[in-house]
Amino acid sequence: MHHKRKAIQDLYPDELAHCYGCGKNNPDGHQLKTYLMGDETIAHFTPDEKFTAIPGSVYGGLVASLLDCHGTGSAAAFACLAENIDLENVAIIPIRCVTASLKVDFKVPTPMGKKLELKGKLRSIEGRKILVDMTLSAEGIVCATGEILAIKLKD
Ligand SMILES: CCCCCCCCCC(=O)SCCNC(=O)CCNC(=O)[C@H](O)C(C)(C)COP(=O)(O)OP(=O)(O)OC[C@H]1O[C@@H](n2cnc3c(N)ncnc32)[C@H](O)[C@@H]1OP(=O)(O)O
Repeated sequence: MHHKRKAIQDLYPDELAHCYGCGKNNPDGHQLKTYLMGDETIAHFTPDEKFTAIPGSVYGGLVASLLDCHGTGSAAAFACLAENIDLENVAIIPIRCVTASLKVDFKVPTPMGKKLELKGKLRSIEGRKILVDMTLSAEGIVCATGEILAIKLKD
């Protein structure tokens, strides 16, 4: 495949891998997978027809869900990068984040049946607060942008 490294979500410990959006241990969930590529993150997802809003376009709640999980995964990855934790050499990611706030701007309808690409870029890390800017595009067209405030969990 295009990534030799593991997805961020596949580095969550088994007991925290049931998230509906991205847990590898949730067979009914979306199992979104976020990869760190240099200083940005990337994920791909092709929605099933059942996630239709207006026919031909994807339900906004799914768009938000994908941005949510890509955002928390990205935040954890960026926090590791900032702390010089090499994700290629860990079995379990030592930093985990949950969403405190998520803003989604829907720019154009997200087309059904296309492979969607999510990208994330770190804006800032301040204490336990990590801000990540995201885009969700189809065939190179940005359909939605997202901004997440993720909070590092305490042990
Ligand atoms: C765990 C492994 C991965 C699991 C799967 C991935 C998750 C997938 C994405 C999700 O759907 S997560 C589920 C949805 N999110 C939640 O249910 C979180 C619910 N909220 C909480 O549990 C707490 O509010 C939270 C842990 C986020 C923060 O509580 P804390 O008591 O740890 O921290 P605190 O309230 O002191 O907030 C820390 C900082 O964040 C700031 N903050 C918190 N919520 C905010 C908010 N909504 N807007 C702006 N700032 C906020 C807060 O002001 C503070 O800033 P300062 O440090 O500068 O004082």
